[in-house]
Amino acid sequence: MAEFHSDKKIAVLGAGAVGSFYGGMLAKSGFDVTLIARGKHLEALQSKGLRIESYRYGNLDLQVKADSKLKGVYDVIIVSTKSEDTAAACENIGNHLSKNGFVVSLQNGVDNTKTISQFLPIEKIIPSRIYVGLSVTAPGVVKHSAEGILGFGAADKTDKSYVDAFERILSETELEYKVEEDILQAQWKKLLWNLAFNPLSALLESTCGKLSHDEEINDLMHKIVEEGVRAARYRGVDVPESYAVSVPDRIKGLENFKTSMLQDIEKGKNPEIDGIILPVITTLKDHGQNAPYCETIYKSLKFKYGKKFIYTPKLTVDMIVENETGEILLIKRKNPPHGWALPGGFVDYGEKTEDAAVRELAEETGISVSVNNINLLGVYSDPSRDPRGHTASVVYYVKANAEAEAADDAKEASFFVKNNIPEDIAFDHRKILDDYFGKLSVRRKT
Ligand SMILES: NC(=O)C1=CN([C@@H]2O[C@H](COP(=O)(O)OP(=O)(O)OC[C@H]3O[C@@H](n4cnc5c(N)ncnc54)[C@H](OP(=O)(O)O)[C@@H]3O)[C@@H](O)[C@H]2O)C=CC1
Ligand SMILES: CC(C)(CO)C(=O)C(=O)O
Repeated sequence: MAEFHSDKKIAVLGAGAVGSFYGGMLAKSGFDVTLIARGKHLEALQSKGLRIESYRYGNLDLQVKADSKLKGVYDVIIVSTKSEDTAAACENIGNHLSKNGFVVSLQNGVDNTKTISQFLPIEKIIPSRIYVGLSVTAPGVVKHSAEGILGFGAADKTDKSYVDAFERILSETELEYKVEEDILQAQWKKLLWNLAFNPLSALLESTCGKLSHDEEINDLMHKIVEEGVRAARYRGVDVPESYAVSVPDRIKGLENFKTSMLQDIEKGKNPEIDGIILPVITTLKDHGQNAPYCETIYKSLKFKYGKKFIYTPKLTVDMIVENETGEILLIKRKNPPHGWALPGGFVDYGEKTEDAAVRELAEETGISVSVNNINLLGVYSDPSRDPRGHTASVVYYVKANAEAEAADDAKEASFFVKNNIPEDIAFDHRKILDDYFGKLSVRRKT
């Protein structure tokens, strides 16, 4: 037992407030933890380490590993992004799990397990519900202001082996936890909290205390929760009436506390509005019903916060490589959507698109080109071009004669003659290639 933790490698994908806290507490107990973060928080973690200022555990200064992406293989990957970032963050997750590895979603919302299961068998994903109070108060610093027991359970009730493994890990830490018999019900119960308080607090720019003292607002919260309970029922989850009616009272006492949604809006960050309200609106709509309270608040938030609330497309790059005989380099994708594609991928935060294109080409095919030799073909931003969500790709082209060797997200890499490009091409890459060949023929004629 004593040596159990030393051989467990854990990564926390999306280490902000929640991920840094839980990752930090696991590292404090001796686990080999890497926090995957970005921006100034990542820089601070790498240069100064992680500081947890906890009302319960005191001030902890922890030297942690931190990186900008998953590298190598882990036994456990904890996902702690906001729900809207789950799909983009997790697309490679399957390549970074050991054979018996599993994923824990430490997130609010009720649909993250489904999102992650696009990339991984569902039995390898442990859903959770958390009531803790955490925020990143400065880069590298997390404030822990309220405890709650971390609840988790098996999405597929017939296989509890991964839940047992996670419980064993937590038993070696100071964290409080509970294995939930019915994790879906527990998640919906938490969603009802978030649904009652977060959107109204964001719309009305009010603290929890101010909301809880107003009778009209309390009445509104009951109506919002009622819509949530109806939606849960359509998803096969029964929330007891006694619990549902008690929800609006549950913020009493959190006087000056600002919900995470309000905090995000004040920081100019995209709040987790879709992840919290849409499951209710869309579930009821799918069953021919309306959710008038949730819809009104959703549309009002959209109107009020305008651009801040509109999630921007994810930025990607692609590279066309043509060799001296006029053949085009394609890679066979390891991850969905499967098929052949141009080498490319997501632009990292703080990276220029041209550097990202050169980096992705080298990572997936081993071919190195100079950024000075690449040319811009165009930007491809059709919202339906990528089945994973809206991406906008900046596409470059370059001449190169090197041998290609598949790596990273590519399982094969080959050059193809123009008339023999494979049929199963992912995304809009067929169109991109047609545009490229069209451009070449214009250039050759002139
Ligand atoms: N904070 C709390 O007390 C509680 C939070 N929760 C839930 O936990 C989840 C996480 O919340 P919280 O920690 O507060 O949110 P944060 O915004 O603090 O943390 C999420 C982090 O993920 C980062 N991120 C997103 N995508 C990527 C990526 N592809 N690679 C690397 N990093 C990425 C974000 O970076 P960036 O900032 O640059 O976007 C951010 O730092 C949410 O679902 C939330 O509702 C639940 C209960 C309590
Ligand atoms: C305020 C509270 C406790 C309930 O919605 C919360 O979980 C949040 O801020 O996200």
